[in-house]
Amino acid sequence: MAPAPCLHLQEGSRFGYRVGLPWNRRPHCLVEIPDPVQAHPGLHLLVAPNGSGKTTFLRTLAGLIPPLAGAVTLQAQVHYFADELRADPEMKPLTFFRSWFKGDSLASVEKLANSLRLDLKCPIGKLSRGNRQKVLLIMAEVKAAQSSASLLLMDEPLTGLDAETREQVTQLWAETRSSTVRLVVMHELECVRQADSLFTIVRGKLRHATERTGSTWMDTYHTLQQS
Ligand SMILES: Nc1ncnc2c1ncn2[C@@H]1O[C@H](COP(=O)(O)OP(=O)(O)OP(=O)(O)O)[C@@H](O)[C@H]1O
Repeated sequence: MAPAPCLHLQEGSRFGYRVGLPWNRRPHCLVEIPDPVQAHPGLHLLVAPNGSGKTTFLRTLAGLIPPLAGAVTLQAQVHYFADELRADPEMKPLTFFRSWFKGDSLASVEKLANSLRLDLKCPIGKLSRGNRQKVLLIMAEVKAAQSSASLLLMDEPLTGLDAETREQVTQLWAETRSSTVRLVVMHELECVRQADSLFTIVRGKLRHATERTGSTWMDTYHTLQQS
């Protein structure tokens, strides 16, 4: 059996970007890791103010940007989902999914699309923002289910979704908590009832709470931000 997926961040790691001309690149740190971090299968939320470095953090975990210092160790198959679907606007979601999946996986796509009320035959360019987001969400779920050790990195996946769909999606995440490490950037915590931890960025440092400090994760977020 494959080992359970896990994300490990080394203490002292620094995430950000480099500025300047190629022969004089200077690091600009956005997120520093003051304590070692481990994330195991479950739903992990990343909530922090605009511009604090969430996307940069996620892209570094995905291997798209090198860390400025330290290391990211992933014992998992990593899938990164940006905040917007980038695909040919003429293409239908069904064609898009057929290029990725077949057999049982394609059947799962159709089942999920049906339950989320996504028209698989409407060209992507004609779908509303929320419906385009459903394409990404379905992609993420079916990809994660294909491996027993998946790490899903999702950047604001609930943006544009109506209240009912948000409920459905967060319920689905709760049901798959035991098999997938899911790190989700979001701003609206009201729809999340069950989560395993919350990450935030306070004055350029990553903070991680594995227990709620109040009755909701929003309370925990405010506590961390004020610490
Ligand atoms: N390669 C780069 N060169 C210059 N600036 C950058 C680069 N990458 C990120 N930044 C800046 O770093 C800051 C943090 O960006 P990032 O997108 O990671 O924040 P965020 O927390 O995801 O923001 P939001 O909540 O608004 O999506 C922004 O001001 C952004 O413009």
